Order: sequence, then C-alpha cells, then structure tokens
Amino acid sequence: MVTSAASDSASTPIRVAIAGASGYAGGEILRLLLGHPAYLDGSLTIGALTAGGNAGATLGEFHPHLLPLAGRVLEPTTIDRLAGHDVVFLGLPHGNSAEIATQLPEQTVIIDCGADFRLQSAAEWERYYKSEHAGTWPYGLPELPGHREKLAGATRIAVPGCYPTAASLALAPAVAAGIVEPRVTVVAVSGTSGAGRAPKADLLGSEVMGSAKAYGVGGVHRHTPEITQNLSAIAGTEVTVSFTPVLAPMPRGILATCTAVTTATTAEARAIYEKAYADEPFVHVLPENVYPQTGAVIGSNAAQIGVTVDEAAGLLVVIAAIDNLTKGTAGGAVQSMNLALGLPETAGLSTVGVAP
Ligand SMILES: NC(=O)C1=CN([C@@H]2O[C@H](COP(=O)(O)OP(=O)(O)OC[C@H]3O[C@@H](n4cnc5c(N)ncnc54)[C@H](OP(=O)(O)O)[C@@H]3O)[C@@H](O)[C@H]2O)C=CC1
Ligand SMILES: CC(=O)N[C@@H](CCC(=O)OP(=O)(O)O)C(=O)O
Repeated sequence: MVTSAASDSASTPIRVAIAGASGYAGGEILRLLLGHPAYLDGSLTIGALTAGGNAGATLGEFHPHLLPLAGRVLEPTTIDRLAGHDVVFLGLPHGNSAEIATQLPEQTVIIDCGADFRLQSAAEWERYYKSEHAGTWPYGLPELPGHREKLAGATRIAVPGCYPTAASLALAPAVAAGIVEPRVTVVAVSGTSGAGRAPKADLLGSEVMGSAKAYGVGGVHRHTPEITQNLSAIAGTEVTVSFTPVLAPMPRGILATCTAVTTATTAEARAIYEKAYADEPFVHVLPENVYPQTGAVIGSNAAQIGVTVDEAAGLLVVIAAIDNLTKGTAGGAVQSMNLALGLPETAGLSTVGVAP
C-alpha cells in the first residue's frame, strides 16, 4: 500500500509520475505539487513526466511558469516510464487510461483526470462517448455524500469533469434535503482552458475573444450523464438534468448557474447549504445576496457558492464558481491523492485565489 509509503515517508519518498505533463491538467497538477508540503520536505518526489507527440521537448516549452522543472525532458507515455512510481496522474485524452491502468500494479495509486472511469452506466458511457465502457472507479469529489470514505486508501480514482464538479457541489445539498423537484437546470460558463491546449480552430483567439457562445446544447454534452449520476445517487431517484455549457473569452474559470423548482424560502435554503458545507474546507457558502465570480477562485481549490430563492418564480438559484483547472481538475486530483495516501486532505491546496 502506498499509504504505508506515506507514513514511512522519512525513508521512502512517494514517487509521483504525470502522464500528459505538457497539457493543461498535467501542468496544473505540477504547479500544485511544487507547493505541496510533502514535496517541499522531500517526502514526495516528482518522477517521470510524459507526453505524446511532444515527448523529447522540455517541460518549460509548455509550462514556462513551472521554473523548478522547466529543464525536465518529457518522456514518451509508456508503461516502462510510468512503472516504479507510487502515484501516477493521468492527464491524457479520454480513452487512453484503461490500457495504462491494467498494466500498472494494483497498489499503484492511479488518478485519472479523464472521463474513462467516471460513469457507472455502460449504456450512458457508450451513448455519450461512443466507445466501450472501461469501468467505474471511486469518484474524486470528496464533498459528495459517501465519497470521502471511498477515496481514503483508494488506488484507482476518477477525477470528476469540471462542469460536474461545479454543478454537483451547487445542487447536492438541495437534492439531499429534498427541497427541489428532481428536475434541474444548469447553465455554466467556462474558460477556454477547459478544452485543453491542443490547437483547435474554434479556440483561436480571433474566434473566442469578445464573444461567448453556447455549445453542446439540448442534453448532448457528455457531462450531462455525469451530473445526473451524481445528483440521482444523492436523491435516491432519477434527477433530470438540463445542462447548457457556454464558452467564454477567459482562460480559466467556471460559473455555473443552477436552478430547480422549490417551495422553500431563501432562509430555509440557505440554512441547508450553510449546514451542509459548514465543515468543508474548500466549499464556501457566501453571505446572503453575495454571488461568486470566477475572478475570486483562479488558482485556488475553492468552490464559492451563492444561494437564494427566487420566491416569485418558485425557483432555487445556486451559483457556483470554481477554477476548472484547480478544483475542477488538478486540485480535485491532488485532494484525492491526499486522501488516498492518508495525507491531510488540504495539503498543498489553497482557498486563496489570484486576482485581478
Ligand atoms: N482542461 C480541463 O479543465 C479539464 C480537463 N480534464 C481532463 O484531463 C485530461 C487532460 O486534459 P487537458 O490537460 O486539458 O488536455 P491537453 O490537451 O491540454 O493535454 C493533453 C495531454 O495528453 C498528451 N497526449 C495527447 N494524446 C496522447 C497520446 N495519444 N498518448 C500520450 N499522450 C498524449 C498531450 O501530449 P502532447 O503535448 O505531446 O500532445 C498532453 O500532455 C483530459 O481527459 C480532460 O478531459 C478534466 C477536467 C477539466
Ligand atoms: C470549455 C470546454 O471545452 N470544456 C470541456 C470540458 C472540460 C472537462 O471537464 O473535461 P473532461 O470531461 O474532458 O475531463 C468540454 O466541454 O468538453
């Protein structure tokens, strides 16, 4: 067990590898690890950093902000290079994780930022991802009921999608308390880093700057079944989710506006949220009439949440802001690693953002 490596850290440092280190998720994991107390005291070391076609280049060519590792050469993503590590983060496109996971030892902690192992339903996977379902791993969103316990000591972890992180945290308390009808609407604005750093014409500056656009409209976005799975498990009944993602001209951040029919008052709803998240280190329910902004969570692992009821419309309105690359990917991945290894859950993670 790597848990024992963590507890025996004075003599045996935890060795961590990152597959997909040239990508946005891989880079953000490295940024967080470089500030992690276990890295700073030498009980965690950063081993292999791998890439696809960019293997052979230096990390600094893609992540010049990661100065201490800028000279490291990216290796090809092979089992040989990933073997021998206690923790392997996978920051690869969907569909690459299963083959790697089956060839690494059971005791290696594999933390997959991709979608491959998030969904329980093979039918839903096939419908949205058009490929064979690889399986289901513990889901790296400890704030959802029952998940923290499953992540403690886990050796296989599926990091949630960025939109499902925001939407699930926004709606979980209301669904758990049964104050909303099991039919919710999520409209979430995302920065362009959510789409990764591989070049795509619709992500060119000239296409994105000064313009916001909805995409994946009408229930076709692949995060719809993931949000549905999370909320239905909490409700104990099928929750219908209408999800509309919106691409916004900003590099990072998600602002998810979530609504559902309710007869609760603002005071009742707020009391439920304040109680649900009172002990959560990364989920902050803002004061009444204060609503979150992405600019307040950039680089932080916080989810900031504003809660009210539009009593005339009979709608609960919950707005959540996260950094898609931090709480929405790499921060969630490091939080999950901490739980898997028996380290303090908050180690290396801050609720303090970078602004303006
Ligand atoms: N960006 C986000 O906000 C979020 C991303 N995720 C998930 O994290 C994963 C990584 O995303 P992201 O970092 O944004 O993507 P990027 O496109 O930025 O990075 C992808 C990484 O994978 C490598 N890669 C691509 N194809 C292959 C291959 N065939 N074999 C080996 N390596 C390969 C790339 O290497 P090279 O540079 O050589 O091409 C690069 O290092 C994805 O599954 C994504 O869905 C999850 C939540 C949010
Ligand atoms: C802006 C943007 O394009 N966002 C991505 C979601 C990013 C994310 O969470 O991704 P994974 O499920 O891929 O891990 C999208 O809509 O596909």
